[in-house]
Formats: sequence, C-alpha cells, structure tokens
Amino acid sequence: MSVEGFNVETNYSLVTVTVKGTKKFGLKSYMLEFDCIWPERRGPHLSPPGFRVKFVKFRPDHALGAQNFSFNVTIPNLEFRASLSLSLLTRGAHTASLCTISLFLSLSSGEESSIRKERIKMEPKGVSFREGCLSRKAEETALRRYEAAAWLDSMVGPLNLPQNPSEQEFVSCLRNGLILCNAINKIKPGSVPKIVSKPLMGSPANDNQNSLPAYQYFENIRNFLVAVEELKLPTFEASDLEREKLDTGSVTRIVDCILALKSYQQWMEGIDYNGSLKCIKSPLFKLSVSRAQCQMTPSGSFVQRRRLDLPSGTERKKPSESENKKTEVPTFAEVEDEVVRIICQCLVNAKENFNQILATNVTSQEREDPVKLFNKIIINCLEKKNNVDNLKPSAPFSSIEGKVLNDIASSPLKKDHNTSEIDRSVSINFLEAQESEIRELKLMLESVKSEYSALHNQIQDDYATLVHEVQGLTTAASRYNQAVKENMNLYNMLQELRGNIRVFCRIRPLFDSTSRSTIDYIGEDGSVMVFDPLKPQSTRKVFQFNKVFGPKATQGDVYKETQSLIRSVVDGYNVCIFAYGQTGSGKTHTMYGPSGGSGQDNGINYMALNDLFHISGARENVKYQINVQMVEIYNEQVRDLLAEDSSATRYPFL
Ligand SMILES: Nc1ncnc2c1ncn2[C@@H]1O[C@H](COP(=O)(O)OP(=O)(O)OP(=O)(O)O)[C@@H](O)[C@H]1O
Repeated sequence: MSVEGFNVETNYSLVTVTVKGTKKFGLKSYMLEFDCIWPERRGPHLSPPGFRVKFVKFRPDHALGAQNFSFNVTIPNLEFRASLSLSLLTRGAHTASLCTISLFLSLSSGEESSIRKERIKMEPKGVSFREGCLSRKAEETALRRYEAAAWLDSMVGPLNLPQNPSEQEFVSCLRNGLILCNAINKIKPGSVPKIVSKPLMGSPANDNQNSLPAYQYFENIRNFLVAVEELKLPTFEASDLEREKLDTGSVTRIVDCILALKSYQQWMEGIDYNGSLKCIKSPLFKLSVSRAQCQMTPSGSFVQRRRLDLPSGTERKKPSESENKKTEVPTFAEVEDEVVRIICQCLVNAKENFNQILATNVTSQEREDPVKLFNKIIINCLEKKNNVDNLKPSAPFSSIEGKVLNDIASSPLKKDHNTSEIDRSVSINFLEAQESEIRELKLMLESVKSEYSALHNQIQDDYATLVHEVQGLTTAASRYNQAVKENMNLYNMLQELRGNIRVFCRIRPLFDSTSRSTIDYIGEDGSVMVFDPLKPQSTRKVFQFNKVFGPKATQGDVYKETQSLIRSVVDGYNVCIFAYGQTGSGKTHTMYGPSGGSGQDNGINYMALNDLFHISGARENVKYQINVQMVEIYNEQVRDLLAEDSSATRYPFL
C-alpha cells in the first residue's frame, strides 16, 4: 500500500481532500479510513458532515496486481486547522496508519470569501503491515507517542525520558505543564505569558518538579490548552494528565495535540517573512513537483499535490491498465522519463529528511551556497550504495527496453541505497508489464492471423463467385446480342414475307348520306367488291389488296399496318409509304390528318416520325442521323415544299 499524493482544493467554504494511492493485493479485505482530528471534536460544534468517512473497500477478487484508489472528503468550514490521518483498516478493526496530512487552512469569512492562505504538510508513516496482528493499533499508538516525546525532547529537552517511554512515563513527564508551555512558547513566543515553574510561597516543598501542587500545574495546563485552542489545534482535557490509571484514549489525545503542534511548528518553519512557502528550488525538485501535478485551477483555487512514498514502500505503483494500453512498446523517452522520475523521487526523499541531512553532514559554508548544498544532497544520496547490479537480468536484453534497463543498471544511480529498492521495483514492474504486453501482443497476433486467414479465404471465395458471375453475364450478353441480331433478321424476313410492296385500300366515308356507295362487299382477306348502284344488274368487279380499310377505319387502324416498317427503317432498310388516288379521295387526310390541322387524328407521317425518334433514341449504342425532305408532285412537276427560295423548288433540286 502506498499513498502517492493528495489534493486539497478550496472553493469558498468547501474544502475537498482527495487522496490517491496504490494498493497491491495480497491480503483479503481492506477498508480505507479517512480520519480527521478536529479542533471542535468534543465541543458543541461536532464534526461537520463528511468528517469521518469509511472509504474504499478493496474486493478480494482483485487478487492480482495493484489497484489505484482515489477518494475524497468534502469539509464545509470557513476556517480551520486540522490534521487528517489516513489509515488502513483490516478485518477486526486493526489499523495501520499510512500517513498524516496536516492541513492549516485559513479562509476569510468576509463577503468575498476569498482564500487567504493555504498550507499543507504531509507526514509519512512507515507501515510494515501484517494481517491479523493484534498489537497493530497499540504499536501505532506507541510509535506516535515516541515521535511526540522525541519532538518535545528536541524542542525543550532533555526530558530525561527513555527513548521509548511508556504511557505512564510520558504523561508523568508532561503532568506539570512546564514542557508543554515551554514548547508552545518556543513555537509561538508569548503564547503562555506566565509559566509556573516553582512551588509558590506557602506551598509544600517537593524535590520532584513533577509534583507541583495540583492547582499550580493545572494553571500551566490550562494556559497551554488555551494557547493551543487559539491556534485551533487539537486539544485534550486537563484531566487526561491527572488520571492515575491512564486509558489509551486520553494519551492518544495528548499525543495528537503534541504532534499537531509539531506539524504547526514545521509549517511555521516553512514560511518566510512574506508568508510564502519555502522549498528547495533545484530544477529537479521543480520537475518532481511538476510531475506531481501542481497546478492552478481555473477558479483560482490552488491545488497542490505532493508525491509521498512510505519508507517501507516496497510496493510500488504498477502501471495502470490504461497506461499499459497506452505504452504498448515503451520508448526510450518513456524509460528515460522513468529514470528522471526516480531521481526526482530520490531528491524528494532527501528533502523529506532535509533537516537531518543539514544537521549531520552539511557545513555552514555549504548551507549558505545553494549549489554546494544541492551537490551535498546528491552526494549524500549517492554515497548510500545499493545493489542495482541485482537488477540486471540473468539473460541479456535483446530489445531496446532491455538496453535501457541495462543503462539504468549501469548508471551512477546504482550507488544510491535509497533508490535501489525503487529501481528494483520499477524494473520488476517494467519487466512484468512488458511480459504481459508481449503475451497480449502474441494473442492479438494469433487473433489477427486467424482473422486475416478467414478474410483471405472469404475474399478468394468472393472472387471466384464474382468471376463465375461475370463469365455468366458475358455469355448471356453475347447470347443476347446474338439473339437480338437473329430477332432483327427474323423480323425483317417476316416483313419481306409479308411483302416488300404492300397495297392497302382505304374507303372514304360518303359526304352525302343520301347518295349510294359503290362498295358492295369488303372481304377480310383484302378483297373488295364494287358495283354501279345505278345499274344493279351490271357485272360486279372484285379487287384484291393486302388489306382494305372501311369507311369507319381510324387513322390508328391504318398506321398499325405500317408501323412495323418503321422499325425496319431503324434497322437499315429503305421504306417508302405513299398515298395514291383521285382528287378528294382522302390522301392528305390519311397521310397528314384532317384538314385544319387540329392536332387530333394525326396521320401516318406524324405517327411514323414519333416512332422513328423513339426507337432511335432507345438504341444508345447506335448513332442515327435523321434528315427530312418534303416534296410535292403535281401535274408531273416535283416541288420542294421546304425550300425557302421559290426558284429552287423545281426538281432537280440544286
Ligand atoms: N377517311 C376519311 N374520313 C373523313 N373524311 C375524309 C376521309 N378521307 C377524306 N376525307 C375528307 O374528304 C375531303 C377530301 O379529302 P382530301 O383533301 O384528303 O383528298 P385528296 O385526295 O388529298 O384531294 P386532292 O388530291 O385534291 O388533294 C377532305 O375534306 C377530307 O377531310
């Protein structure tokens, strides 16, 4: 389990804390608990909604790999100082503290509600977790107590306490309030104006300083608690120090108060006189901070993230699923990026122990020169030799990532103890991720191969089907053309058989209904019998035609018999249709139409030309040229009726 960072977003009266981290599964069931030590915890103003929330429950079915977790809590308050602690809770309520996030936020409560200050501290807690360890909570409590005692010792010591004091020893040491008052005065001078350090006149003398009269040390404790409350830090009850038989809860409250003071003191040390946060300004540190995604939100609220790895953090964040997909084949730049991240991490870790480094190894001259200070920190890290050689795989890498890993292993970083575990973890995770990627790629390759094979077969089948169909169509088309040709030949042969010269007889209706017709009989076979109505006894004469149209025959009936010849014209045959008869017999009527040109009962000319254009237009593969000539033969004179020049109307036309 590792907590990698957190966000604190302030938006007017809302404070949202988001914690992100990675859980590597090996145990069965976890709950993450986000606890807040609140100044008014036991006061009339109880914790606000969302103050204490139990969060993510990891499911046992995620037995493999690591899972990222992220959750947040929203704290509505305008002004507060609080300490949030993130704990890991297993079955049986055994907890292990992951980290403590100390927040010191001061928001203006005026009408503008703008953010005045925001400071964040985060203290990592080492976790060496064993499931079902019954002393886990007690161990954690003890660790916090030792930490509080050590801090007090560094501030106002020596306390003459053992290195790992018991609860009794710890409380007894603090009972007279002197240490606490001195400590808070050192953080904020004048917080406790008057500290009672000696028995007052008339009080019973006692060698033991801790045995001040109760009302005197009560005054110290009361003044201390008032000062703590003014700082809006977690407090405890004065009676917590008085109890003969201590309970864990009272000691915990005292320890929480002291650790909150410690966080406050560290925060104060981190602020310069301008109120801005001090930090190491080396480029790599900036890079690490930028990688931790420090950003300014559009609304103007400041979002600060800091990466935190626990000292025992052998569990490193594995690449998430999305990252794995994104980096199917890691490039050199990505591996280089990882190396830079490791270096930044090393520097961040060094920064976390900055005070210790300064106290132990750094001279005053180096302290004044930032460049020398930076070099000292780097050297300090590199002097801790590690076992990076173990990172080298037994088999040589053949791929580019193997080369990069070899480069990592042979780099100067291998001499850094702090980075050895990180490098090893990164390398193992990297190799595992690569193996997983290779397996997935192999599966994908097989899948693509089978799909390609199926597609190839399908295309071949489709191609064969298409070829077969095209061949069928080609055969059908050739047969069609042949059939069309045969049809044309047969058609025109039929026309010839019906007679190249066909003579039809059309009988005009009588103009006068009282007059008698000379037509005695019209036969279906094209015969017509005529006689002289004035001489009924005279001989009847029979004439034979291809067809005889009676007086009731329409223009359409006449054209129907000649229509088949128009198609022969388009097929290339010469065709001539003309009317012959005496004056007034109806030639013009049959060929042109009724006199007056009403447009109705059009004659053969109109209907033949319509068909001619229709058939020629339908045959797209043949280009036709159509010319029109209109002549009149009258008194054995041929005249061009379309000629504009009247002199050129006489035949032969020039
Ligand atoms: N089948 C018919 N039905 C009705 N009326 C007809 C028919 N045939 C001819 N007529 C009419 O008979 C008259 C004479 O016909 P038309 O002018 O066509 O004869 P024609 O043979 O062209 O004469 P011409 O040789 O003098 O030009 C016209 O008024 C015409 O409308």
